[in-house]
Amino acid sequence: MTGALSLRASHETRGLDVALEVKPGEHVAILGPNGAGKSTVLSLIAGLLRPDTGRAVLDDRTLFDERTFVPPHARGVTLLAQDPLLFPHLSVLDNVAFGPRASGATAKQARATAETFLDEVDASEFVDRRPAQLSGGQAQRVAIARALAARPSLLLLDEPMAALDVAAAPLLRRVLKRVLADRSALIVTHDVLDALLLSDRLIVLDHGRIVEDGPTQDVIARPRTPFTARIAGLNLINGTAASGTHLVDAHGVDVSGAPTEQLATGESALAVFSPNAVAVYETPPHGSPRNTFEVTVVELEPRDAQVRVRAHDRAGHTLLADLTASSVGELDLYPGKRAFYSVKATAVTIYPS
Ligand SMILES: Nc1ncnc2c1ncn2[C@@H]1O[C@H](COP(=O)(O)OP(=O)(O)OP(=O)(O)O)[C@@H](O)[C@H]1O
Repeated sequence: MTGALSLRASHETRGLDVALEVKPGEHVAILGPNGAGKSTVLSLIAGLLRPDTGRAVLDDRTLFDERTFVPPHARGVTLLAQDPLLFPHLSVLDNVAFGPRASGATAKQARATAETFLDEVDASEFVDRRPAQLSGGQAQRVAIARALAARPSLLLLDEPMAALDVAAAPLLRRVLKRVLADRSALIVTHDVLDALLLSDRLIVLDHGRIVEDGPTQDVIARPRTPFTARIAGLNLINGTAASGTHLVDAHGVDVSGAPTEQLATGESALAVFSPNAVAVYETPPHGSPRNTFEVTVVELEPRDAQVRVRAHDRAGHTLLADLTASSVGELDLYPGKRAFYSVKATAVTIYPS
């Protein structure tokens, strides 16, 4: 299988300095806050931007180094942007056939290729339509077919779901999952769900640097940065291991939990727990071996059948608790109210940072 990428690149004005690998057939998601450099990474690989230094190799072909700069069309890489960017005056079929035709296929071959890939994205029924006659989700599927028709070794997806309404996203996600099988892809997304569903590995970028890189589920379950914890919807406290099962943060908050491995006293460590595991009280709870955090409620956010209560503890950590609406009513919670978050040690995972 093809699609092995090795990238090392820096771009000073964009504040980027990264090194990453994609294995053949692997799907790597890139998450990160706005301005972290996610699109810049894709632009460097696609050849839309020149790095200051670095080297990229795709399947033994150098895309760039200090002497080489392969132009975008010759890289074997296709970038699928948020906006499908279809030619408005061409039919769906001709939009997809355009690439193969431009790279030398006969009109008949190019159309046959287009039909194959439109079928692959469940878009055969609208081959004769113009882009203006398509919904956002349909247009994006056509754009995927067009990207695949170029037979890239590596697909670059820049927030493929971002421009779609909520109802259209699940179908596109299913199509993407299917077409990405056996193809290498780098997927920039804001959505942790997309990362979980579409990627094997997750890279988190922050300020132009890679701050997390690992199997997607591990990175989500054991975040190392507040950003990852937030997008994963988990509570994260960093500090140092105080004993086998305790962590103390910089403000002296003591958290007891279940360590994933043996921790030496003084070693940097992280404690993570789910908002579901948090019980909320108006007065300090007594009598059980629980972690208690005195907090001030900052925000109440309705989410499906629950309410997510966002609060700050005295050390400034943002801590989340998921409660039923009736509990929120009974506790009379509102922004500014003082409350106590309580979480059992068994619900807290402690691991080295
Ligand atoms: N065309 C440009 N010219 C100059 N600087 C740019 C340009 N595009 C982005 N930048 C800067 O480069 C840095 C990285 O931006 P980039 O768009 O790659 O981030 P991103 O992670 O994709 O962000 P977002 O999630 O907002 O799309 C930012 O500091 C940004 O301001």
